[in-house]
Amino acid sequence: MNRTSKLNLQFVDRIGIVADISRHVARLSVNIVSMEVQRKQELADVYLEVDPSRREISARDVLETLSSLDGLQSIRLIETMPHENRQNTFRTVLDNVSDGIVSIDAGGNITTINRLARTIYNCLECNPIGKRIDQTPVMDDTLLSCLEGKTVSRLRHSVATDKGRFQFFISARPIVDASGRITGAVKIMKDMREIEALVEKAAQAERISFETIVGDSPTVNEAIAFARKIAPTAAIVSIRGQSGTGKELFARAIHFESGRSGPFVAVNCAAIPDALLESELFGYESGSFTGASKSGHTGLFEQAKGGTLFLDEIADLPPGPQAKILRAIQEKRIRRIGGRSEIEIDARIVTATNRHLEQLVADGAFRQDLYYRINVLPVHLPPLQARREDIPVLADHFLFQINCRLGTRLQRLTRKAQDKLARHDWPGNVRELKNVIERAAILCDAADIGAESILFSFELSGHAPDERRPAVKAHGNAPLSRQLDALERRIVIDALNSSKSIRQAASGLGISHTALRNKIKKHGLQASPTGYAVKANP
Ligand SMILES: Nc1ncnc2c1ncn2[C@@H]1O[C@H](COP(=O)(O)OP(=O)(O)OP(=O)(O)O)[C@@H](O)[C@H]1O
Repeated sequence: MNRTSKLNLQFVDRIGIVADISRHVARLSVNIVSMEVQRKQELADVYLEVDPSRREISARDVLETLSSLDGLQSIRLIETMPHENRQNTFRTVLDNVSDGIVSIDAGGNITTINRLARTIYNCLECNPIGKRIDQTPVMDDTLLSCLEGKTVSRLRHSVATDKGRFQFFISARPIVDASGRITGAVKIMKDMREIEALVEKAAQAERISFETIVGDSPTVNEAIAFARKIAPTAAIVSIRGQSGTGKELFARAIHFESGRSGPFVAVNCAAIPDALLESELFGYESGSFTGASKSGHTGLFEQAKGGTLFLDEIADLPPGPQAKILRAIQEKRIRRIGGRSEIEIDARIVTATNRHLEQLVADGAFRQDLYYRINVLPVHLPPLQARREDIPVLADHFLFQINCRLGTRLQRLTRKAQDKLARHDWPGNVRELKNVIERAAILCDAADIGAESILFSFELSGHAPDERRPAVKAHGNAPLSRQLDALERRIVIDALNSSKSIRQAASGLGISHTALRNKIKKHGLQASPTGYAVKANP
């Protein structure tokens, strides 16, 4: 036998097992290379590696000698010792991290060097483990200086190798034992290219795919499956659903999955003043009207070249832009304001609306031909009320998101808080749920969020929930004007808290932006991180 033998012996745990094994092995004139004992409840697992010095002794001889030991339950030959398994795991982990790692002991001998560090120092073939660091290509003074207690942070360094120049940041520190004694030093090298790639990735806008969309309900899953199917085509998509149901989220996911390399350009048709709509959408040439920029302006259709143009709130377009958009869609060309030539457009159109398009067509407020053009592939997003099973998953998702964003500990909703969420009608849909959860996480410091931290906007304003119900009780002795004021205040607060902007809330209420601003002033409302509410002392 010219290589070590490894055995695993299992005993009923008792005192003196190691001494007994050592004695039996010594009788065979065999050296113990390593022995490891692991206690498992009533049992002792012993791992033994021996190196027989007498060649005629086989692994089986060792096994037979030890078989008579007191309390032995089982004995078998094994291929690897537990410490070898741990070392292999450790080496695999080290070799797969994206940083170069080198460590030395107190004598300056290399104890660890991972694959990336060996590549950097051009010693993939040689084995520098156990050698003095200053006698290997890994030589650098940083690690040796750490043996004197020095610490190095993000030092820029470069090494020329036959594979080119490696540039990296070095951090190094002493390894200290429990008594404070320096027993070695470790160095970590971060590849500059890796850092540059990370910076580039972090700088990119968040990519929203269908995986980003949360929901367990069959209706949402059907909408995702349908949108996923049509995403790679060039077809116009129309996303229909109440405000806050996730129309823009779907539009972004469709863009992402379409594989189009151009940008996602979103425009809220209800938010742009009518006078600016055409110049925003189609652009203008220099000096084409008073106040126009000298250098002209690239419209959103052009900006979305190679990407997606998301026309949000398309039903709110006035007739002029409706006609121009229809033409742009049909001819795939636009003309800038004041421009002589036509420009070819290459933007995939996704539209969205929370309005009843068919009714608007019947009322003559939306062009029928544009309706047919955009409504080829409608994606319907149901209101949250109609998919109540999504409420807990969405709530958990938003809670996790806000905890991560605020860097706070992970919280959870108590049963009573979940029940309160389940009972609400959610007129502002998923956006309202997101706001309620964020508000709760900001207001509640505890790990468990209780029902008292779940506050709907009507609770903040001190008024009853839903304008569809007779929420304001008629008081025979209160003047009608005061009762109407209270009702109006509640409706305004609800609209503001379930909309993205004042302009959107105004559009939902069917009043102008200025009229809504006046009402905010009249009722003494103010925005806060938890939503709109009456000012403490109006
Ligand atoms: N299924 C979902 N999973 C995760 N987040 C969602 C989901 N649906 C909506 N949200 C989130 O809710 C908020 C509102 O969604 P979004 O802006 O897409 O709604 P919308 O229908 O476009 O609203 P509006 O009509 O008012 O413009 C966003 O923060 C969005 O990320």
